[in-house]
Amino acid sequence: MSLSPSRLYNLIVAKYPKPTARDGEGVAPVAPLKLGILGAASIAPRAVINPAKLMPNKVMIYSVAARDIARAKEFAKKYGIPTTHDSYEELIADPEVEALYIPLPNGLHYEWALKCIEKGKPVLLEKPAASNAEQAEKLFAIANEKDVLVVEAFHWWFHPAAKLVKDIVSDKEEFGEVEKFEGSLCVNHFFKDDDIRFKFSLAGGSLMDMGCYPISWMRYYLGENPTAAKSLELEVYPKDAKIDGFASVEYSFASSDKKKGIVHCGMKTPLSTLWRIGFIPTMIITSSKKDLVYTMPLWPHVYHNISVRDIATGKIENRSCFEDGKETWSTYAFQLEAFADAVKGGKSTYSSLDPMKTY
Ligand SMILES: NC(=O)C1=CN([C@@H]2O[C@H](COP(=O)(O)OP(=O)(O)OC[C@H]3O[C@@H](n4cnc5c(N)ncnc54)[C@H](OP(=O)(O)O)[C@@H]3O)[C@@H](O)[C@H]2O)C=CC1
Ligand SMILES: O=C1OC[C@@H](O)[C@H](O)[C@H]1O
Repeated sequence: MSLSPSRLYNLIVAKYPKPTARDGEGVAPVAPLKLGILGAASIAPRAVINPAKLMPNKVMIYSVAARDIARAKEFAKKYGIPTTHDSYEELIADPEVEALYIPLPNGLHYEWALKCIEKGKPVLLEKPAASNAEQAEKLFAIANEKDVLVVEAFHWWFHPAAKLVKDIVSDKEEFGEVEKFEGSLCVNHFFKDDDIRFKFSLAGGSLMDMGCYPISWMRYYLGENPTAAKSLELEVYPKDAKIDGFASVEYSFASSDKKKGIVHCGMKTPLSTLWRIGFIPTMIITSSKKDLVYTMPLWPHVYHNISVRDIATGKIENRSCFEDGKETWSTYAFQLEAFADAVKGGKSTYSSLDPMKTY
């Protein structure tokens, strides 16, 4: 059987496991969070609409706004959303709407997240949070100053498997001192040429769209921010040289000259490179004693494997990690629940910056 990237996509992304667990048992009744969606975006069903069905006591998808009201109405009908709004502004201003999900193109994240913050409304903001570092710093500084929760939707971070990997590599006695991280998220032909990801004006590009994931893994598991990019291998998108179709970056770190962080990302990865690096999202974390391969850190709910090898003995231990009763929950469901709990609890169980912290 041939497993083309598009077939793999259908297997792992389009067909999420059917929900089993439901929330709410033994929990004091609190009205569900009324969430509004800015834009009839393709990711919205996977990120919030389907997960909300798992937690009707916690989240209600209340309304969607689109630039064209007919599109909003069609989307609302398809997904059973009770309300629509004529514009993003109206949706944010509606007093019934308690929080917003922003799945707009990257280049619009900053502007619209700021508008939500101005109205004091918490935001689940698609990754990457902004178009550049300056905007990101400003955005979170303003959110913190105004005490409004803004969560960058790095959904992978909310799955229990991500925490298990963190625990394993943080155990210096057992695992040793981490020396190297290598992570990849590469595809070749998932996206059409008119996709927002190929538009420079909307902050597209491989590092922005795909690369932000392995970079976020690297920062989390190395526990440190890179200080510089040591080397860069780049393939431009043939139809617009301003867009990176593939990038491979090696980063350096302040704590040690020996520490290495390597990230591969591509939306138009040359096929020869794709076969070399592999098209299954993967990360490898190496210390002087052991190495750990975490296969599918992006969608661990579909499949994942955490393989730890003792370099001296060659002994390999394979593990996986799920939460009891929520074995079929997606990363997105865990993320949505954490977001709703943080908003509804009045007090954040985690801060806006947690998924981006280096620890
Ligand atoms: N967490 C995850 O797993 C994923 C995250 N994403 C992120 O979500 C965001 C959206 O991605 P995706 O759903 O694939 O994108 P889509 O193109 O499907 O959706 C983008 C939405 O943005 C709105 N929009 C507003 N202005 C523009 C404009 N100038 N050009 C194009 N669209 C515009 C459109 O809404 P309207 O209905 O108003 O026309 C459209 O529905 C991105 O930031 C991406 O990085 C994407 C996929 C997976
Ligand atoms: O967030 C995302 O997740 C997976 C990728 O396929 C996609 O391009 C990206 O936007």
